[in-house]
Amino acid sequence: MKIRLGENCYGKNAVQLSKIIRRPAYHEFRQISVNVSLKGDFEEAHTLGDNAKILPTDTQKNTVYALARDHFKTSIEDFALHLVHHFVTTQPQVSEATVEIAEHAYHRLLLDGAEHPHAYISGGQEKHTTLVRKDAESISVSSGISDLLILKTTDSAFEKYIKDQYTTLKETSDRILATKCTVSWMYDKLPADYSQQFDSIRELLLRTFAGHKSLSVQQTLFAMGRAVLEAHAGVKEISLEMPNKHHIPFNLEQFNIPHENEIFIATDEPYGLISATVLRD
Ligand SMILES: O=c1[nH]c(=O)c2[nH]c(=O)[nH]c2[nH]1
Repeated sequence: MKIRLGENCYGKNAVQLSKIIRRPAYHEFRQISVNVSLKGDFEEAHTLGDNAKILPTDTQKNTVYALARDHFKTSIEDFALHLVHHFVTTQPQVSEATVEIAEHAYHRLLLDGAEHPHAYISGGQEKHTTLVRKDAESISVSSGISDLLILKTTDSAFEKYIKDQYTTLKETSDRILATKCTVSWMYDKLPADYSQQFDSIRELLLRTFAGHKSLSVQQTLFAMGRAVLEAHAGVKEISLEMPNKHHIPFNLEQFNIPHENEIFIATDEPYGLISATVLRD
């Protein structure tokens, strides 16, 4: 029997890096988590235990910190581009490098109507993400958002679905729509300013979510994806994952308390998980 090595890759995950950029008037604080993954000629490392072509994952981690001083100054996309270029060009055995970065949102504290020069508040769980992949011929960049917790208190319905012998769900023309969105979009044409693209796409996603008269999470997801593709010619496709964070009306009638769709139980699990990719035809 012939046994062979299939697809393989290796790298360092969850490299936690914080940076202070000391500007004359204020400090900029950035906090990121970086994953590095390399593909290439690692056959003998697996089959013979020969590490001659192995750049240790510890060195990969150190490289992230070392290059951050001069090359993490603007967007996470620009830093990831620099890192993949470094690994592919300095390591001949590496045929493809992938760098994923997630940036935690921190905002300068707003005190007495002004931003504090060096005190910050967390923007919650939301993260700006990127995945950059490079091989000898090509480079691909996708950007996104994870853990974007959004909710609306009306303009969301769910009606006229299949009913069979197991259906108990009541139709509703007015429910809470809450989700913790994960979004990623792939650039066709690499933009000059990734941060500006990110801010503009994030705003459009939120604006569409807020303004949409939703007949289902599926329909709202598609509307959000379509809005981004219509407004951003440089985006090739966009994928969204929208868990339905159910808020179930609490039955106050059992206590003879009059109510008008005001009191709910937020349930974490089980939850509906709606996901799709929206792309140009
Ligand atoms: O927007 C929704 N889509 C569904 O597919 C679904 N299924 C369900 O039970 N509630 C909902 N809501």
